[in-house]
Amino acid sequence: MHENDDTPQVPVLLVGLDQGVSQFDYQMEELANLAQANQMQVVGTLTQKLDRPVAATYFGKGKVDELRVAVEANEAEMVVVNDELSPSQIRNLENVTGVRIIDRTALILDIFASRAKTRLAKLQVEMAQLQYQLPRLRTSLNIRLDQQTGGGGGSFTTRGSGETKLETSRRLVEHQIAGIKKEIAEIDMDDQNRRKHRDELLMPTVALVGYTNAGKSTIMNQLVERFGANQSKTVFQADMLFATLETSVRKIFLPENQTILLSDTVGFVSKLPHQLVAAFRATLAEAAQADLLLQIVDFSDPNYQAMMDTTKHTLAEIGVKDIPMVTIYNKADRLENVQYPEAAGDGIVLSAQDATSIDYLVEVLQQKLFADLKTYQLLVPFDQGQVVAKLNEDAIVLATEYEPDGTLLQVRLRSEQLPRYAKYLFE
Ligand SMILES: Nc1nc2c(ncn2[C@@H]2O[C@H](COP(=O)(O)OP(=O)(O)OP(=O)(O)O)[C@@H](O)[C@H]2O)c(=O)[nH]1
Ligand SMILES: [Mg+2]
Repeated sequence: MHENDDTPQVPVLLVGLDQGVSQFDYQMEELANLAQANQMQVVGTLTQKLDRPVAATYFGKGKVDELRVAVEANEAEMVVVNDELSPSQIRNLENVTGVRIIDRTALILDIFASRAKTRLAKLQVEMAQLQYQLPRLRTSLNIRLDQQTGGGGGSFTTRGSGETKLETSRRLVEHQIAGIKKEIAEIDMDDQNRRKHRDELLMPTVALVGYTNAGKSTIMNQLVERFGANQSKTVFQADMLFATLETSVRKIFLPENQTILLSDTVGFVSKLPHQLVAAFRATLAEAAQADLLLQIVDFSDPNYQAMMDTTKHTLAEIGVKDIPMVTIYNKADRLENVQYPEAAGDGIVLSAQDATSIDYLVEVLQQKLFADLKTYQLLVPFDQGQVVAKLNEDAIVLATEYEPDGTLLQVRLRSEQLPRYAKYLFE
């Protein structure tokens, strides 16, 4: 994946510790993609097999020496490590190599920060960044202290005032975090109210989930353009990691007058930093409210299986469970000798760029969401016009007649909608 090819790129070295996890190679490949997404040029990759990290420098002594030599030989300006390191590990590695050390968490936070466009996404990223900085405040302060005292231990007084400064900046950051939390909670309240209103409409909701860059927003846009309540309300789609950092919900009218709400949200990556998961919890949890999940998979990526595992783990982490899921094996147009659209086990092989595929997807949605539809006759008194209006929005109205006692409607309802309208049933 190459983006913003004209912006200057920082030469970086990647380093990873192979602790015997099965997906290590894939994680290193993913790290290279993340680095590229953050305007870095990967000039080399080093790995080490070890059961456990070394406390002081994360990597073993031999590897750290090798890293120092490789930084010089490749003129790397930064080193990116495949895990979240402790502040002292970062400091020690910086001292040996003489360049900045960035861990995987900081890298992902940087990408999120450059992508955030909405007020909410910006606040969420800022909160995650502050949470990441909080336990690391000591480091930068210590460096400053060391410089002030010429690298020596420093006098008791200097250390004392340093402690005070540290306390002050820590309190400052905590204060900032509290302020941002409050602002996020206010926006979240609005979202909850909106969601409550949606629930009242009883329309089935479908959430697009999956690995970043799989094609979630593209599928959303195809459905919006063909079946949307407002065809111009498309979302941002692009060939980049984390193009989407917010949740968008759109009303879709399927053929036969069935209405659904479709939501598109943030994509996943393996080892999504816990600070980000916490900050984006409300945004990510949109999927937890859905009646059906569409897991979008980039079927043309050789690592698609590992990406599906990542999605599974992330969904569990944000508390999404027991929601029926259909897997969409997308981007089939990029593969040779693959038929599409076609059913495949629990899902569909298709291409978001192909109209026939979208028709097929719509049929599957109709089947999954409206299979339990039954036809009823309802008689709604004339003084309850709002019920007729709601039915027109929320159900499939086959016929409307005006009788002396009220409006007689023939409607198709899902079983869960019946209780609300039971009192109007007309035998
Ligand atoms: N060839 C091909 N490209 C596709 C298909 N679906 C999506 N793409 C491309 O894949 C890239 C990513 O698509 P998006 O829809 O932005 O992906 P996303 O899943 O929303 O990604 P994030 O928002 O980053 O999580 C875009 O350049 C799309 O044009 C497809 O079926 N075939
Ligand atoms: Mg997207």
